[in-house]
Amino acid sequence: MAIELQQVSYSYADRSLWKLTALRDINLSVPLGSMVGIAGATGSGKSTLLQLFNGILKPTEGTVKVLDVTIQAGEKSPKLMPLRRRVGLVFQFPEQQMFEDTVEKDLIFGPLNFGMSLEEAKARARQAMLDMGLDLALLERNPFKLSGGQMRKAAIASVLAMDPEVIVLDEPTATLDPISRAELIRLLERLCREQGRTIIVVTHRMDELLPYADNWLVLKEGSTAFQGSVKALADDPSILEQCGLTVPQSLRYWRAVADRFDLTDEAPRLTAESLAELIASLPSGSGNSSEQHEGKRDGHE
Ligand SMILES: Nc1ncnc2c1ncn2[C@@H]1O[C@H](COP(=O)(O)OP(=O)(O)OP(=O)(O)O)[C@@H](O)[C@H]1O
Repeated sequence: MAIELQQVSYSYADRSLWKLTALRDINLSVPLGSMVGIAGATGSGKSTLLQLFNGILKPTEGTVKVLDVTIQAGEKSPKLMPLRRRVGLVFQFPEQQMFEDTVEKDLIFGPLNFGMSLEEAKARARQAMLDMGLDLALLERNPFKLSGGQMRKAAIASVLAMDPEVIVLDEPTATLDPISRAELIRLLERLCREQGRTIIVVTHRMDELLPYADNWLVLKEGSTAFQGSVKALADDPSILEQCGLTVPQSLRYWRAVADRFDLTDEAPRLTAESLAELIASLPSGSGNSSEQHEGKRDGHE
């Protein structure tokens, strides 16, 4: 497993007796090399959870196991610095993690900090740029003079340059236009499927990640409201409404078609294209008769 949480709770506290429990009794297993989406209404605990994944926050109760490092509430923590290299965290606002006057300096900062030679660090920086589909000429540019999409990709590249096994991203597509959003999600999918990295994405836009995520965690007021596969979510999307979220269009369409034609198979890749193909393959008519059901199977398989 890349990440395992057992009975994890987290409370924010200040010097007074004031305490706010942001996460309560979370159990979570994220397999190595998988892509996981985390959703939940505002204030449900998503960002708090992400910070537990690389030891920025430590659980107030329970156990967080990340790769081979165990962080237990109330116990002295193991050395967490190496974990910060292995689990890369991409913040919601890329400007929070770019601070040098050239993109290259930003990208080599982490690798140099973790003891790599300048030559190695520069090679890592170039590879990370290429992995994020960025032109190498941008290495010389000031990160704050890049476009929003380029800056966000550069921020991800700065994490990627450390060659992390797990990448955790807080709303990576916020503020991007629809084409850049789709492109970025596909780049993340490549990091997962082609490079075997574990990718965890917090998103308010479930629609764009649904075709790619293996599993979902949905939080409600700091507790787990749903955890499981897209198929399980597609079987009962109403749970999202109960959490104050909008059911993504693609799930609505899939549910409508599945109910009408008694489809019990795995939902197809939930993109507009695959849903359109599926609908085109179904027999015309009102559906739900055994004849039409047979017809669908012949056409679809
Ligand atoms: N540093 C902090 N100190 C005290 N309380 C905090 C702190 N950060 C978050 N909280 C509280 O913890 C709860 C969960 O916040 P969190 O930021 O994890 O939610 P979120 O799901 O990421 O929200 P959003 O979608 O708005 O980013 C909220 O009630 C929030 O007010």
